[in-house]
Amino acid sequence: MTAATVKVEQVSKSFGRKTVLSKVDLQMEEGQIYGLIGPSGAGKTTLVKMMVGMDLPDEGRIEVLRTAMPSLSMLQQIGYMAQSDALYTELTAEENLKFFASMFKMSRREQKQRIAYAAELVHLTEELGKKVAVYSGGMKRRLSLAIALIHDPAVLILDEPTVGIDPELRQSIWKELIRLKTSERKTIIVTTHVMDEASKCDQLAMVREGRILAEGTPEQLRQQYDAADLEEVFLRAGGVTL
Ligand SMILES: Nc1ncnc2c1ncn2[C@@H]1O[C@H](COP(=O)(O)OP(=O)(O)OP(=O)(O)O)[C@@H](O)[C@H]1O
Repeated sequence: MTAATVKVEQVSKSFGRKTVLSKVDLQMEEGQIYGLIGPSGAGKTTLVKMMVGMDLPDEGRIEVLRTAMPSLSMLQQIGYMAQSDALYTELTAEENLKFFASMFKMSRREQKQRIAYAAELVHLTEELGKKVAVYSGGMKRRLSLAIALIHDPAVLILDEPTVGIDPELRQSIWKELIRLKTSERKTIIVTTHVMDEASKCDQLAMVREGRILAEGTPEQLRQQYDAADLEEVFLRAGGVTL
């Protein structure tokens, strides 16, 4: 039987007088990739931040691995890649990885192995000794992804993970995400504007104006919107008449 690893129940959130999320319900299971898609400002980042425990819902409840969020102990189980990179630019990439690894329970040997794995995954092995200050935007995104994976989390939450990453590497990252969900039963949640990536997700939730407009497999959404492809689903859900 599959277990729900992330449960969002009737979650609402406002900033000032602006309602950003309204009674959102979502359930995510292990071994699956979930895509949150929707126009800019729809509330995707706000939602994933609450899943990580970085922000609090005004109403409703979020559980990760049957634990109410926010929860310090759950941080060991969640890997989060934010939309903007939070890196120490005066340190080298390797020092950044070591720093973040040191926040988790890991032996020295394990730390070394995880750093090697994560750096290799994002093709940064040769660049580990460089200061992050000299990294390009894409390299910083790749390092942020490596950091999100450093502690081998059960739940991986990635906010627009491949922005600024070239197509070849994007493909190899997706290959690895698919391996992680299949062989290691990870729960992976991504927000994306890239429809080719959305089509690789097992389940999609279309977010617009703080509500979940539609949910299902990419094929189910395509049928529901009577659309030729996901690009069209996205436009129709965004209110564009085609
Ligand atoms: N801390 C905050 N204070 C005030 N308003 C905020 C705050 N964080 C987000 N918002 C507002 O909430 C709305 C939803 O933002 P959010 O970043 O969740 O959208 P998004 O779907 O992730 O957009 P994008 O695809 O552009 O990243 C926006 O109108 C944004 O301006």
